[in-house]
Amino acid sequence: MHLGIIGYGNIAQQLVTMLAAPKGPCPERITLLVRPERQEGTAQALADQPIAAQVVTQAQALADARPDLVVECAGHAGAAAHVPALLRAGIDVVLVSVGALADDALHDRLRAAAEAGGAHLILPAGAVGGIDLLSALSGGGEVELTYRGIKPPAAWSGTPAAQAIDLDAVTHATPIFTGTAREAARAFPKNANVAATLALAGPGLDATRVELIADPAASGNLHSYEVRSGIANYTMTIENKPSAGNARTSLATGYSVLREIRNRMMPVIL
Ligand SMILES: NC(=O)C1=CN([C@@H]2O[C@H](COP(=O)(O)OP(=O)(O)OC[C@H]3O[C@@H](n4cnc5c(N)ncnc54)[C@H](O)[C@@H]3O)[C@@H](O)[C@H]2O)C=CC1
Ligand SMILES: O=C([O-])CC(=O)C(=O)O
Repeated sequence: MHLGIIGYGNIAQQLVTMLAAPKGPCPERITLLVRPERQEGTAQALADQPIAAQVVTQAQALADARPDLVVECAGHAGAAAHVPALLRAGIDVVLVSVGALADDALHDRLRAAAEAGGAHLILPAGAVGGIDLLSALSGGGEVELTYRGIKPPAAWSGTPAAQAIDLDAVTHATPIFTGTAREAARAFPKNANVAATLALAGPGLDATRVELIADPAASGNLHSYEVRSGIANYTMTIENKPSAGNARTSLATGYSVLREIRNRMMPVIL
């Protein structure tokens, strides 16, 4: 496999480290798309690992390199800037920044680009689980979904919560947002991708109720949700450990993307 990666932050670095480890199948080649000011530093960082790697700064250059699969790990703005061109070029893309789809215009643009290029936009489960069952239940009729995301106060820094309350002074679990999944994904682009993923697999971005909480007692990122449908009801709680490079991103996210990549390299998909 020739793998493309957009962005070289926390998730992308975790991915390259995991892919380069001796265990499990590994791409023969990686092409990374980074911001121009990061090109040299990224090339230097990649020199010490065993997978052949090149670094580009334009979506067209990544498309011209013809990777078999691209994973986007660059946040909402990076996804909007680069993913349409890759889909239009017929290249499948795993979109980690799923909450970017809360922008209807971008969602339409990505769908049209995928159709025009005959490519697929793949939405990984990311930091949450049970997307398979939720999506299956949605195919069978009406589904009700409520989601609650709990993170330590520091994980909400730089978000609207930091303007509304003093995060350093939070002493107990404090709600910082209630609303729809679409509102959450747009207001918290680095923290509510999970809400968007669940909503898209479930009743939709405007029909999914979301509560976000800052809790000083939280040791990691907790995602819990409740599903009610005519076929099955279930509740799920996932206690995620934070990733080393970005505490607001759960460690499991990189593993979910690794699964998407390796599933495309294996004869059996699971
Ligand atoms: N689906 C899920 O469950 C989850 C999704 N996410 C999404 O993944 C994104 C990435 O997460 P991390 O790696 O932890 O964040 P990070 O902030 O460590 O890395 C993002 C990287 O993207 C780069 N970047 C930004 N704009 C770019 C552009 N236009 N072109 C190229 N590179 C660009 C940045 O320089 C940075 O290195 C988050 O912003 C969030 O939207 C995060 C956690 C869970
Ligand atoms: O990584 C997580 O726990 C979830 C997250 O940040 C998101 O949903 O954007």
